[in-house]
Amino acid sequence: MRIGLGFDSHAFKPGVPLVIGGLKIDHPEGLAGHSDGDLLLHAITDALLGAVSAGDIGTFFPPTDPKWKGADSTVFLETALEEIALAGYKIVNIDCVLIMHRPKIVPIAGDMRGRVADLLGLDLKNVSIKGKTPEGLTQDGTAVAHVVALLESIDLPSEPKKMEALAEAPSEADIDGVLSTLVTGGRDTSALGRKLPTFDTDDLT
Ligand SMILES: C[C@@](CO)(OP(=O)(O)O)[C@H](O)COP(=O)(O)OP(=O)(O)OC[C@H]1O[C@@H](n2ccc(N)nc2=O)[C@H](O)[C@@H]1O
Repeated sequence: MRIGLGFDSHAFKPGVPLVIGGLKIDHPEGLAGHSDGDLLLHAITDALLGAVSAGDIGTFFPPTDPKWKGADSTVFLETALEEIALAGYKIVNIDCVLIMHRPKIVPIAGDMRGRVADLLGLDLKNVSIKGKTPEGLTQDGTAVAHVVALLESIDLPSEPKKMEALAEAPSEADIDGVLSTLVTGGRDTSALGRKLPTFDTDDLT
């Protein structure tokens, strides 16, 4: 198991669309940023990268790089999903807190959870999004997000089961079929951004 922590903040700005958790929200102001300003996806991205010690969103997508000007933040999330899959992990659950006066989160939390769950390939029950009023904090005009993500190892099929299939099917055509299944039909991590074969054919003698 691994745990990751993500944080982000952006200032509200009139005249730009508000996007939080990949969801467009009807609101008089959006969030200023080099990208689309989606602080929730940024904090989730950082929580995932942090969980596998892969750096942070700024090292992958520097705010000084014009390439990411106005970028859709789902791109950043996809990279983080690839990084955790490459490290051999998948998400168990995430818990998020959004701290801002407006908009209120409860009325839109259902849609937001659904969108984030889709982006992460998770069941809705494994995505929690809560709103918090910044009482006593002097952060009027700023939105803040905190996220924790729990990861677990991706289970690999056991070796004996794979070899049984070969022992029962000695013809060349059957062996080709088994190899094709093992290489192209490996464990499905597509929801995590990448599909990995179960073993390398170079290992065969
Ligand atoms: C998503 C993007 C897209 O370009 O921009 P925004 O839309 O938020 O503006 C960026 O990835 C958003 O990167 P983010 O990581 O939040 O930006 P910053 O906080 O300014 O950090 C930029 C880089 O500087 C490093 N950094 C930051 C502060 C600090 N005291 N020391 C550091 O070493 C961070 O580790 C990061 O690698």
